[in-house]
Amino acid sequence: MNDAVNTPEATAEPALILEGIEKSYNHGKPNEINVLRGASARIERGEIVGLIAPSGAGKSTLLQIAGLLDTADAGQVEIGGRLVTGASDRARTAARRGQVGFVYQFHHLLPEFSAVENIVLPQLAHGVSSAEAEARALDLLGRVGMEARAAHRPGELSGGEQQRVAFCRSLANSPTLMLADEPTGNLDPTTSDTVFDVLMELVRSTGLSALIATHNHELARRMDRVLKLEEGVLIPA
Ligand SMILES: Nc1ncnc2c1ncn2[C@@H]1O[C@H](COP(=O)(O)OP(=O)(O)OP(=O)(O)O)[C@@H](O)[C@H]1O
Repeated sequence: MNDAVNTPEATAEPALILEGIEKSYNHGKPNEINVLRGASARIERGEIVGLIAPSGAGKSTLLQIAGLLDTADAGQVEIGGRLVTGASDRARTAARRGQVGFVYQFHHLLPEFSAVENIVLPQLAHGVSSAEAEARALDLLGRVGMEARAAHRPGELSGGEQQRVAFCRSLANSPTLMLADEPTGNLDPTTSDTVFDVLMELVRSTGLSALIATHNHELARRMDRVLKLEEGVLIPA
C-alpha cells in the first residue's frame, strides 16, 4: 500500500480550528433558534475526532460551517493554519475544494458513471490529467477493497460498496481534512460496522485529519477522541 497520498507534517498547523462559533436561525423572529453558542475545537493533523450530538443539536450546522458551506454569525474558522473567516467567496470556495473532503449519509454518486469515473471527475475539474486522476482513483479504490468493482456503476453496487466509493471520491483532490456526517448512517448495523472500519483505515492510511459525526457511541469510541455538542458548545465526551 502506498502511503504517499497525503502525509501530514509533524510541524504543520492544526487541520481545523473552530473558535467561538455562533449560529442562529430565524434571527429576530419569535421562532429564533440559537443552535451554536460559542462552539470551539481544535483538530491536529492526523487526528480523527468523533462528534456526537442529540438529533437537532446542530451537528450538521457545525460541519457545514467547518467545511465552509455555510457562514457563522460570530467566531472564526481556520483550516490548515489559514483563517478563512471573512475571506472572499472565491477564497472560501478555493479553500473548501482544495482542503476539505465531505462524506454524507447518502453517497450522492453520479449514477451514470462508474466507480472509478466518479473519483476521476472531481480531479479533472481540478486540472489533473486523466492518467494521473485514474491512477489516484484506482489507488484509493484499492485502499477500500474495491479495485475489482472499479468499472461498476453505483446501481450495480451494494449500499456499503457505494459508500466506500463515496469515501474515495471525498479524497479525490487530496484534502487535508475530512468532514463526515453520519457516514454509515444509512447502512444496516453489521455493514455499518465493517464500512466504518474501512473508513477509519482509509483516513489513517492517508494521514488525513477527520471530524466524523455519528449517533453511534460504539463507533465514536474507535476514534482518537470524541466531542459532544451540547447546548451549542463542544465539550469532551
Ligand atoms: N435553514 C434553517 N432554518 C431554520 N432552522 C434550521 C435551519 N437549518 C437547521 N435548522 C434548525 O437548527 C437545528 C439544528 O439543525 P441541524 O441540522 O444542524 O441538527 P443536527 O444535529 O444535524 O440534527 P440531526 O442529527 O437530526 O441531523 C434544528 O433545530 C433545525 O431545525
